[in-house]
Amino acid sequence: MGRLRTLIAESFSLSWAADRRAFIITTSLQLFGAVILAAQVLIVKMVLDAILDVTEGGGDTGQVVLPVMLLAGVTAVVAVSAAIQGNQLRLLSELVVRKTWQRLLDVAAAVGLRAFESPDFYNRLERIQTNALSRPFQLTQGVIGMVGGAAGSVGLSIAIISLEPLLLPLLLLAGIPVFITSRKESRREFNFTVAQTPRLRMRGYLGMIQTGRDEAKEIRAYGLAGALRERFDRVYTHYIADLRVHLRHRTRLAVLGNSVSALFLAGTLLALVWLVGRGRVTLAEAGAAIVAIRLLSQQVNTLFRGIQQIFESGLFLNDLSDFVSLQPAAEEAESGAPAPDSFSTLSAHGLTFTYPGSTQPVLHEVSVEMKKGEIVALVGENGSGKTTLAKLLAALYEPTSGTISWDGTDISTYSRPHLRRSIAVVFQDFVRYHLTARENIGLGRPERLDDEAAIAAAAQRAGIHHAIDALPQGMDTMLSKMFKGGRDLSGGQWQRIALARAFFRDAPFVILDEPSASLDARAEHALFQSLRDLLGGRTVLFISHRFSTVRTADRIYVLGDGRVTEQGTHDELMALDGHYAELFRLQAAAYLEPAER
Ligand SMILES: Nc1ncnc2c1ncn2[C@@H]1O[C@H](COP(=O)(O)OP(=O)(O)OP(=O)(O)O)[C@@H](O)[C@H]1O
Repeated sequence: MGRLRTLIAESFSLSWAADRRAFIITTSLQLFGAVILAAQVLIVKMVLDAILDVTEGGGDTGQVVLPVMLLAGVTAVVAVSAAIQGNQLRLLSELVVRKTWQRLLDVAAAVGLRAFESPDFYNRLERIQTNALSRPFQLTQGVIGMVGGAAGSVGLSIAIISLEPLLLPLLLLAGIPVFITSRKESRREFNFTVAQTPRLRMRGYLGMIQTGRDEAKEIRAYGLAGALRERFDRVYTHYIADLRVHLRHRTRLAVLGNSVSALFLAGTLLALVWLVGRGRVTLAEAGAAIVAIRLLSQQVNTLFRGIQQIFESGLFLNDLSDFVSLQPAAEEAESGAPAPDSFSTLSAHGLTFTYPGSTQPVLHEVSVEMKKGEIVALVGENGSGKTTLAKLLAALYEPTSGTISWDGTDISTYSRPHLRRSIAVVFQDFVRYHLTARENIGLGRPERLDDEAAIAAAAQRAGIHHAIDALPQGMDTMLSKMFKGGRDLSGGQWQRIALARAFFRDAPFVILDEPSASLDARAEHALFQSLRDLLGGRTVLFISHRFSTVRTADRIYVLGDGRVTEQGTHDELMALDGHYAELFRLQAAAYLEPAER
């Protein structure tokens, strides 16, 4: 009962928060419908009394007309109110769905990147997402049904007491078995959903890659459709098998509960016949009582269904409230003093970092320093920790130990969202937004999305302006074939869009993770030749595997197995004749004829 109380309170507050007006209207209509039901029973008794008076006492037929008209009127009112209430309920449910999504998106935006490393987080997010369209509907209907069912049951109980008090306890007994079994059903539903979530996530993923545009070419090139389809079917088959077992249990419980309740109801009706036989109840009262019992069983059903719907939404509500409760902690973890707009010196000292869920650190005691306006390069073999270090310097992860300071102040004391305003990052796997070219660049600084001149200037600096001009609607062209009139770009053009986004961000600290991986040789050369002009005065950290681009950097850090193994300018590192020099010569040699080496 304690849990039910909590769930009901949460359901009410969610519906109330979604839209007070719609909630009040829907609940009032439901209460109105309930009161009218009790009136209907008493009018039925009036009709029966009048009819019996005519047939037995030879009264005037006209006296039946008024009660019959009243009954017809009330029936019409019930129908109209139910129709209005149904529409209002639909609206309210949709508003609750929207509220749920708002909460979900607020939390997803607030949690740190760390959360996205956790399968638990994904499972919960997935459960909320997949349920977010159906459960709020169910929950709202549950709340309203429960209010209406309870009010209707009370109204009809009073009507029944006024007809014959003895009938009520018998009817209440009839409700108990259904109540018990429906609670058991809900608990089963709850456990089933929890157990199936990982499998449903895999099913969703397999379905998504078989229908995704990005995956379509590789799936065809490798002929993967059959293999992936087979995996999808296998996951589905297991799910359906478990669902069958689950539904069998649920059906068994429902049959049991309803059968026992029906037996109790039969007993009540027999008792009524007995009371009529003993002359304690008149025929009109008995007729009205039968109508009341019928209506009451409907109302009790509505009440229990409402409670069951709330119970079944319990897991969803639990997940939602747990999920929502992550937000304050996440915001607290990223809060701090207002960050400065820039730095003269950034120094990272003794950074060690272990990814959540891993046991081995991927960075060990890494120290780097950057001065305002410097261009610093990070090089190293695949998996040596370059991107991880960049993510730490971009304040996306907290180091496990060690500190990153801006002019001597540890950045963990600053508000991280505030700090990130001064950082622009182009990730290796940057996002290709299915939006217009203008938005793809403008999202670099969303609050200035309508600054068309600055967006055009950023496009020019990234060398993508000609390609955009050639699009059918220029900057307003959707960069996605998923939308009508949309166009796609080449890999290098997309990379320039990502660069333009970073330029538009206009931040003093710029991190470029392999910014030229998809650029052609001329574009790459031009980018690095003009990097200082393009990003004049800004501090740039860039990661690259192309040593021709790295040599222009003011300082180069070489990472190996998560450690800084060498550092210095290109000339210093060549003179050192270590790992860097070896990798540099290896790459240079590949371009030269054997005779030139
Ligand atoms: N999210 C993650 N969770 C756990 N381990 C990770 C995660 N991301 C990367 N790693 C591991 O951390 C190590 C460093 O990865 P990182 O991406 O920083 O390397 P990198 O030097 O940028 O490599 P590349 O040149 O291939 O881009 C790798 O061993 C990788 O497997």
